Amino acid sequence: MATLLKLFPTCTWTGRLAHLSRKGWAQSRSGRLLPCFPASQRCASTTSYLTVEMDDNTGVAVVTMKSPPVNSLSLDFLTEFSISIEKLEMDRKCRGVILTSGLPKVFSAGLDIMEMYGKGPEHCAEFWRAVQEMWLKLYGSNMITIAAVNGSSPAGGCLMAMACDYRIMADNPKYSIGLNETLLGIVAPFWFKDTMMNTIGFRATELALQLGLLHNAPNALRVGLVDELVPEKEVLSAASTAISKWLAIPDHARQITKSMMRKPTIDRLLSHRDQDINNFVSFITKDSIQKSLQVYMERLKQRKT
Ligand SMILES: CCCCC/C=C\C/C=C\CCC/C=C/C(=O)SCCNC(=O)CCNC(=O)[C@H](O)C(C)(C)COP(=O)(O)OP(=O)(O)OC[C@H]1O[C@@H](n2cnc3c(N)ncnc32)[C@H](O)[C@@H]1OP(=O)(O)O
Repeated sequence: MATLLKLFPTCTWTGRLAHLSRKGWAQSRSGRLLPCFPASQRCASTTSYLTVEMDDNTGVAVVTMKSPPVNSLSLDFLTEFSISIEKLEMDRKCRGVILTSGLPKVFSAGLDIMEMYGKGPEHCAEFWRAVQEMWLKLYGSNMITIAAVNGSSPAGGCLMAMACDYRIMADNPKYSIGLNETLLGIVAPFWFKDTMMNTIGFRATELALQLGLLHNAPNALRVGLVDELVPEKEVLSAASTAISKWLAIPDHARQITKSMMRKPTIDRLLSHRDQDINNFVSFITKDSIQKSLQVYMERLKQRKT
């Protein structure tokens, strides 16, 4: 019991912990010992920015992002996110993840601009490694990943959604999704571009990236950036329905196929990872780029007044 609490310090189990015995342990794919519960039990764990609710009956975990006001991807958020995905990956009961937002109107506002503004090279490098790690974990996941996009999802938020296997978006024309980096005076890195090209094709990506297009929900469906639009209240239930179709496919066949499709893109970043960090740091710390970020943040804040 003590070991269990060490492994999952913030975990609230709805099952009866006292009944765990040595035979209640199972070995994960990586050989780690993990607790194994009877089929009817659910587990919810909450960290600073995420809630992870695992349903042992279905093997599906719902990961809900909750970092007010807009789920921007700070260094701390990204670190927590990658650890949570890694934990689920190692839990052999977990076959699928639904990623959603617990905030109104926003799935994720993308990278936290304040992590890139006025920061020194060391911080920028650490931040960028965390961004890479989030993408590597999600894009390379063996699990089925469904994005339940229940709000706007610009830039890094769009990357997160594109890294999933399937995207369901709330049918609200006020919500938008896309890689809008050029509007901030910055450039989407090659692996953001590759992820989008793998999702919507070369020409649509070329247009979207140069113009920094943020597609509203109907346009996002039209270009294939999302796979389904559903009424806002039904985003999560539609994601559950969609994932059951994916769960019916034998895991090994689906996983090998997924890897075949995604490995070349992942390997490209892995083999240039340090160079990509250096590029980011020298680009983002330029005075002209810092000025662009400042102007963009000021405009964001002015929209309110
Ligand atoms: C050869 C050279 C190649 C070099 C290439 C190498 C490297 C590449 C270099 C750089 C790559 C960087 C890639 C960057 C990716 C990103 O993700 S950048 C982030 C882009 N995000 C956005 O543009 C979204 C901006 N936000 C919004 O549009 C809206 O906030 C919204 C998400 C639609 C939500 O709108 P609303 O509900 O109305 O909320 P508010 O606008 O009022 O926002 C509330 C507060 O949150 C602050 N905020 C919003 N977004 C961010 C953010 N991304 N980061 C930090 N803070 C954010 C906003 O300012 C408000 O703050 P206050 O309440 O006013 O304090």
